[in-house]
Amino acid sequence: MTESTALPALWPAPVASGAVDATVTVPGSKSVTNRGLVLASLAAEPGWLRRPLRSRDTLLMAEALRTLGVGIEETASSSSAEPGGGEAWRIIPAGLRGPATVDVGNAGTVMRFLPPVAALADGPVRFDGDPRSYERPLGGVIEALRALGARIDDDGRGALPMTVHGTGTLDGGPVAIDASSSSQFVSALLLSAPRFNQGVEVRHTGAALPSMPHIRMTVDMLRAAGAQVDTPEAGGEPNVWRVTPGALLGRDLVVEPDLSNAQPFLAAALVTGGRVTVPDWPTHTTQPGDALREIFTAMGGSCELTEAGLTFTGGGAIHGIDVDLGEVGELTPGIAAVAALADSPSTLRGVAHLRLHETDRLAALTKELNNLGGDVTETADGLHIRPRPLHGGVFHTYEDHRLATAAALIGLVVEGVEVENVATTAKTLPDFPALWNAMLDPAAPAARRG
Ligand SMILES: O=C(O)C1=C[C@@H](OP(=O)(O)O)[C@@H](O)[C@H](O)C1
Ligand SMILES: C=C(OP(=O)(O)O)C(=O)O
Repeated sequence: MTESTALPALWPAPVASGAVDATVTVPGSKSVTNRGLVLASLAAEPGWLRRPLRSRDTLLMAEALRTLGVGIEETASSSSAEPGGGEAWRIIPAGLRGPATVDVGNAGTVMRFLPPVAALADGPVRFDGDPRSYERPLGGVIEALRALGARIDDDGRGALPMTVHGTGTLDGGPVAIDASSSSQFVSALLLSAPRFNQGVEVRHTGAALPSMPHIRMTVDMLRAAGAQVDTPEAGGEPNVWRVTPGALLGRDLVVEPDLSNAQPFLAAALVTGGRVTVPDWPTHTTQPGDALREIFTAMGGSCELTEAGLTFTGGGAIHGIDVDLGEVGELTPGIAAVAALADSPSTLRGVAHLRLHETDRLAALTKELNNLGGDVTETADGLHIRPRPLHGGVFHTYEDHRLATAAALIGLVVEGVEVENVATTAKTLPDFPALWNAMLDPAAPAARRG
């Protein structure tokens, strides 16, 4: 994070001098870290998070939980060779209290996962955040919590800012929500539900539910903490999840590397015809980034999962792809960047909800890739990308970490790309410029990499 402050407003993306050949240790998963923090805070006993992600989104989550009374002790990792390798956070649950104010920044996980936690606090909890957080969907969580017994004051738009008037307990029970704008609505209600008097039965109504792997991650982590969860997959009703009330265990959890943040590095191997190894790639995971093995292989590379991690090798050619990314929406900016460099057109489908992510990702990718000479059009639910020879220019990033990493990827093979506000990568990957430079020049001393 210290490094981000020294980064220029326009970061000249480094051009690869040839095929990359590197091992990149990727910091921990945002989604696992923030679920781990919430579940540990609601547990009946202390727990540990090892190799947590230390980024804007996870530090906001930790700070919010501290404000509510939870003890979170951080141990430093300065002696470790790996990012987060030696770091461990001790989480000591306590009676949740208000009054408190939570800054959600622009973290979907914080703005959605914490209102149910706040309903269990003993006093009012005000939620506020970045201007963009006022525009991101939250109505499903607000309405569901009201139906489950909470009192919430908002300005009537079903969005931030708002105050949850916690009373120390919540009835819980059955509730129907339309979570088609964000899977995080479902995850939010399930995560706190073991502490609701009647648990919860969440029924998703409405159009398709995005990001199913993230809901599976929620369910897996709840079960690992001792909760009883019934899911549609386990022979239950379609679109219905049930959580039984009960005490959560304190866990000792090692956080997996963030596979979605591995994406730009794997993509670097693909577009330069090189090779990148990401250590500690899990053999079984609910992270959507695992789908990159299949998607980037279809786009022209090959991969091998060994003891050393995942090694991805570019095959020289880059092919377009026609793919539904509804389950793995957060991979879209990185896939769009590779698609813009391919030898045939691509159609990315199933991601209309990205219009309400960190920025309108479909509009931003279209505008910025076209500014560099690309030929991208928005469709009702995605992008159509016809590769063209690209040229340099400023790539605006709209405070979106994944726009910034996508721009760096283009800049690897297109001279003169300048990434606006690369520091925005700190949302989930604070050391991105240093990791990127180290990938390009593995022999360089760390001091020269920033
Ligand atoms: O639960 C989570 O950790 C996430 C769920 C997804 O949200 P949406 O379903 O809103 O896309 C994903 O895009 C986001 O980056 C993280
Ligand atoms: C959509 C994303 O984040 P958030 O958790 O803020 O929704 C993302 O990281 O791509």
